[in-house]
Amino acid sequence: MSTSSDNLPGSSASSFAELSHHSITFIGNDALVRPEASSGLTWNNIHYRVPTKPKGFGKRATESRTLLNNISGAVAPGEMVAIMGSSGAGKSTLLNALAGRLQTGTLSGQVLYKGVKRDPRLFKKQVAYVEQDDLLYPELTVKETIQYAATMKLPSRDFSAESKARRVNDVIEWLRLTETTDTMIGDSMARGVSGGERKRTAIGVELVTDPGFLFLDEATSGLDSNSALHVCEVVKSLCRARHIGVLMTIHQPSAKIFNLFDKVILLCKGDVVYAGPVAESVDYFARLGYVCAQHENPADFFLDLITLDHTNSERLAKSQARIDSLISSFQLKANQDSKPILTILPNPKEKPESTKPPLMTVVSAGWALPWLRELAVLLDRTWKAQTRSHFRIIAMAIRPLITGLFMGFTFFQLETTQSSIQNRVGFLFFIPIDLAFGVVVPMLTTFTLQADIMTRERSGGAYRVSSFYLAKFLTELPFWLLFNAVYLTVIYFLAHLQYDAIKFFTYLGICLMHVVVSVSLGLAIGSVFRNVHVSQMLAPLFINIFLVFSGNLVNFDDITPVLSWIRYISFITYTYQALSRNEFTGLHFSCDNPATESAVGCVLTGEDVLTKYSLDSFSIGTCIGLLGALTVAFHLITYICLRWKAKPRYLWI
Ligand SMILES: Nc1ncnc2c1ncn2[C@@H]1O[C@H](COP(=O)(O)OP(=O)(O)OP(=O)(O)O)[C@@H](O)[C@H]1O
Repeated sequence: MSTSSDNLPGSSASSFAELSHHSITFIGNDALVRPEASSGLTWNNIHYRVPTKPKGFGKRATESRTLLNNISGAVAPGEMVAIMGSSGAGKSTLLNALAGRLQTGTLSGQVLYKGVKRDPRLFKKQVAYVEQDDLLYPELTVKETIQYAATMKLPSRDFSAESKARRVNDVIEWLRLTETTDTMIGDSMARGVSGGERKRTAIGVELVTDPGFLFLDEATSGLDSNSALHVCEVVKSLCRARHIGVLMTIHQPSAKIFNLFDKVILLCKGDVVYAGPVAESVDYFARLGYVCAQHENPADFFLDLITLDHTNSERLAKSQARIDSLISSFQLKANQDSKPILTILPNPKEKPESTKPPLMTVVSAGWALPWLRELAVLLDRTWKAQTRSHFRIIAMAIRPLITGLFMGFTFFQLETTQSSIQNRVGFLFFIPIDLAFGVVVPMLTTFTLQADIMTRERSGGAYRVSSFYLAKFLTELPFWLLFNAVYLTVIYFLAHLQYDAIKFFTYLGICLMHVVVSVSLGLAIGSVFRNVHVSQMLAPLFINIFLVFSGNLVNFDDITPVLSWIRYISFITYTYQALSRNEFTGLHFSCDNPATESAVGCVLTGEDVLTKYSLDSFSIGTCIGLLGALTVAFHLITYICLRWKAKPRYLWI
């Protein structure tokens, strides 16, 4: 149940003051440990195995590799816990196992949130997961990015527009982003916010729902030491002030960052080497005979201890023996401790967190907005992103301009002689090919990024696939239609196709329908492959196949039946035939030498041209109908793939 608390003092300036206060109450030792591990996240005997790669082609995997070996622990609200270990230790695997984001392999054990088994649909709304790659719209500002997240994630039935706006301001203040609210996120083309600000914005997107728990995967990777420290300090402040449990994987933190954590889980090849308070970690290892020098960064010291030394076989064996003994020592300690590994008694001096004013949080598993409202918000966001992408718009405009001039002057003022027939056919064949390549390939760049953002947003239950998809389609279309309509008009008159209003508008209609199919094909290819490089490499292959089966390069009757069906899904065929029908019907051609007018081989009418080139199988109406049917088919493929890939089956315990 939600509680209405729009004006609670935990919001806006007061919450910032609280945060500032907390940000200076940094790590003491056990002073920061919360008693309520059971109200946070607890896990017992997490065991995860994946099948190993089969030896030999076509053989099934019969062996498996253990990536997590019976790991137990807990993170209480208001605690910040680090998962550390060398590369491949299993940090991300453990984080994903606890966040419910593993897809393959066998996972066993128990994970409880607030003391009970998690409901997958509710859990993803109760917690936040910040991925390593900050997938954000580069064209939006920091404030807009967080604003859209709030609009889409906070249910309109519980949150008024004002309370959503207040929440956005709160989050911006929590994350100390007030100075950069109106700065674009940016990308490699257009410089935007700094790496640290970008990461904090990515965290802000997840924090708008005021989640009870925060998972962070490599939150500091790629950041310089100052930005990394700032990000961790901000997260620490939030963790305290909002009483959020934080579990974070981290690579080689500086000593300052390391000391921000309440507890640390040190992993080596899926085994725990140490899990407990940061403040006790140095003493723990010292008791085992591994003394960290006073000025050495304990994080570096521990990582050296738990990393295999591959310099030579002797050192490898020695380091392996050391790690094995550290794992055994910790298991012994864990077995001796009757309490759960990470749960530590409360410090009575600590002010109880329950006095913190709660914000209204999202607790229902349903959609936050009705479908139409969701579509309107996504249309607005995608439209902003499209129209602000200046380089892209310029490129979208330049391509048809250059091709138009090139085409127009190559096929300049076509005549009605015999030799012009070939030129006219070539011209009409080139149009659908050029439109297909010109639309499908470039649109994959933005689509694959936006589809990845959709997957991230949907993993938090933000919106439906259908509204994302429709918004993308409807915002892509106007650009392609507009620029290509200009180009198609210019080449029509430069090439001197039939000067007849009906013929011109029919030509334009057919071509624009072809643009619609091409956009739909681009979406389908992008959603099947989802990777920008793979889809941009394969898109020309598909278009080329459609091109070969379009009827101009190979005689349909000679195609093997195994492949001949492809011609029915070749949209180039239908556009080419419809354009040819439209243009050639009613045209008369002269023989180059009037004396040979009756000679064999001299084609006198456009209808004869259609017959000669086998372009008379379908009427214009049929071609347009078939283009419409292919559009629907491509949309279906897109929708199914997006839905299927955006809703992966996660392992759940
Ligand atoms: N689905 C999988 N199938 C096979 N092996 C996997 C799978 N997922 C992870 N691994 C392997 O498990 C080990 C741990 O991976 P994980 O990503 O958790 O490491 P990590 O500690 O986060 O490393 P890094 O810091 O380099 O990201 C690695 O050796 C990785 O190759």
